[in-house]
This record gives sequence, structure tokens and C-alpha cells, in this order.
Amino acid sequence: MEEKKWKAIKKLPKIDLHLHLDGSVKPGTVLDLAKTQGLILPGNTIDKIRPLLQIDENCNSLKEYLSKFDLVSRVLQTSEAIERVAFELVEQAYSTNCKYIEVRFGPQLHREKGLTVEEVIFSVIKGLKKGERKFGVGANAIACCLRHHAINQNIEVIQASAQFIDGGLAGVDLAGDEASFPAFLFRRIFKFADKKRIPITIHAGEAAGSENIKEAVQHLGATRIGHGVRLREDLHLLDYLSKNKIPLEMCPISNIQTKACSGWDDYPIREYFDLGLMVTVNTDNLTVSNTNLNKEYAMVMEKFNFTFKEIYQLVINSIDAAFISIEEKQLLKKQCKVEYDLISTGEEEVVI
Ligand SMILES: O=c1[nH]cnc2c1ncn2[C@H]1C[C@H](O)[C@@H](CO)O1
Ligand SMILES: [Zn+2]
Repeated sequence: MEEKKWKAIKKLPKIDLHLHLDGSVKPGTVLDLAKTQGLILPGNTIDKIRPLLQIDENCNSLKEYLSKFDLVSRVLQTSEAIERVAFELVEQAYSTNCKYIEVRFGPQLHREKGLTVEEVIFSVIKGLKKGERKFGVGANAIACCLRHHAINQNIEVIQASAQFIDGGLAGVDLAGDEASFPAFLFRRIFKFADKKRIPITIHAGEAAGSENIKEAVQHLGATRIGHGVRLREDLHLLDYLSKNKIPLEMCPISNIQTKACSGWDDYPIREYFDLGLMVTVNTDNLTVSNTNLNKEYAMVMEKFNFTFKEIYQLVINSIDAAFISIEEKQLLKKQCKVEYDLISTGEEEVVI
């Protein structure tokens, strides 16, 4: 990419609405946590541990991608560790000029040493808020139900989340192996979340078809869709999402890695944007996908000829899609506009 464009991307104020905590832990931190906790890992240097945490180009499916979360999970079983990685994630976001993040995690995945669901959520929020104060990056949590978990485990997540809503937790999600567990299995859980008035986003149309997106918006109460790559399989549904401004949290690099589509030539982000869908650009997992928001935006600009003005529209879409109040959105928009004006002529061209 042209140096001038890359510089502009780095300076662009950005938002990340789809970012997993456990998939974004720095390899050095994994080593450090293992040492403090007296754990022996299959590698004791960054070079040895990184490939065990990161997916390579041979990844064939989401299921394979998800296997990269097992190792990191071993060091994320204490309040101190969880708080630290949440704090460091805000720091990582700050380093790419990100202004607001929503950080998702599965509370039930951090209970091997006896933490309660509430303690896990509390630790994540504590780390995020500490980061928010230090780096000036807004940060809220999203609690994930897991597709392979028992219904009572997922109900427990919703019940606990309800206690933290507006106290640092912005919503709930459904994550995990989409191909093996279709969305309709989770109606009871998300009816309950809806009843508790918790904002809902659902991973759908990533490793299975558009029927999961339909189910998510029609029966699970989703007001946002995680990925949604396969939405084009159902043009009626596409029209519905467009008319109702239901945002897609697209994660380009991860989507290519998990084979949500066959390759960049087939990735529908430009098509969706041009059709008026509320497209947003996100990272998914900084470590597993070896990505950051600068790389994601640069990829979109390069591969799909997004102008700088269009790129900024994607940022505005993210602000509009965020699970925050109208007042907070207005503030974020003001903050972003000031920085955008410094790098843009307002036309297609970029000035630095
Ligand atoms: O892209 C994804 N699709 C579905 N599930 C995912 C994705 N990235 C991470 N996860 C899962 C694995 C994590 O352990 C869990 C909570 O962050 O969410
Ligand atoms: Zn995800």
C-alpha cells in the first residue's frame, strides 16, 4: 500500500465492535501468566508460543480456527489474569488509534479454578475500565453464550449479564461452532435475554448459511449480526437487513482464514456496502488472526477500492451500531470528526 494511504489509515480514528478477549492475548503475556501461575506450556519463548496461538494459511474451517483458543484458556482462569488481559486489550486498541471497543468473552470458559460467572464478568469489566481511564479508549464488555454449552450454562450467563448491564456490559452474543449448532437451538436463551432487555448480537452466516442470520434477527432478537458473510444467499433477508439498518460486524481477515468464503475475490464487503447494508469492519481476534484494525482497514481499501470517504463511513457505521447511548454516540462522532478533518480534504483524496 502507498505510504501516504497507510499513514492516513493509521491516523484514522477507529472503532472495534467485534473483538474477542481470549483470541487477543499477546504471546508475551501468555508466557508471563504461565510463569506466575506455575504452568508449563508447550513453548517457553515468544517465537515458540506464537504459532500455537495463531492460525496459519492452512486453516480450513471455523472449527479448526477455534482450536487455537485451548492453550490461552489455560492461563485465563484467575481474576488477576483476566483483568490484566482486558486492560492490555484496551492498550492494544489505543495503539491503532481506536476510540471505542466492545470486548467479547465467554464467562463459562474461565471457571476451571472456581471463579463464578459474576466474578469473571466483573474482572473483565474492571480491566476494561482501568484501560479506559488510562488510555482514553471507551471499552465495554459483551458476554458470549457458547454453542456447545448446556442450556443451563448459557442461561446462567444471561442471568449474570443482566446484573452488569449499563455497568460496563453492553450486550450478549452467541459464539462457537456454528456449523454443528444452528441458531434455532438457542431460542429460549435469547428470549430470556430479550426479556431482560439486554442488547443481542449473534455470530451467524460465518460457518453456516443465511438461515442462521434469519433465525437470529427473527427469533433470537439480534439487532446486530456477527460476520454475516453468507447473507447474499437470501436476497429477501438482505433487503430486510438493509431496510432495518441491522449492522453486520464483518471481520475481513478472520473471515478469509475461516473460509467463510473462498477468498478475497469472493468476499462480499463491497457488494454489501453498495447495496446499502450497514457494514462495519472489525478484527475478531488480534492474536489468533494476527491482525489489528489498521491491517483490516488497509485490506478493505486496497482489495475493494474503498475511498477514504467510504472508509470513514464505515467508522460512522460502527459508531451508529455500537451498544451505547445516543449521547455517547454523538460524543464519539465529534471526537472522530476532529481527527478525520486533520487527515482528509473532505473529498476522495487524503491529505496528511
Ligand atoms: O469468529 C468466531 N466465530 C465463532 N466463535 C468465535 C469466533 N472467534 C472466537 N470465537 C469463540 C472462541 C472463544 O473462546 C469464544 C469467546 O471469546 O468465542
Ligand atoms: Zn467472533
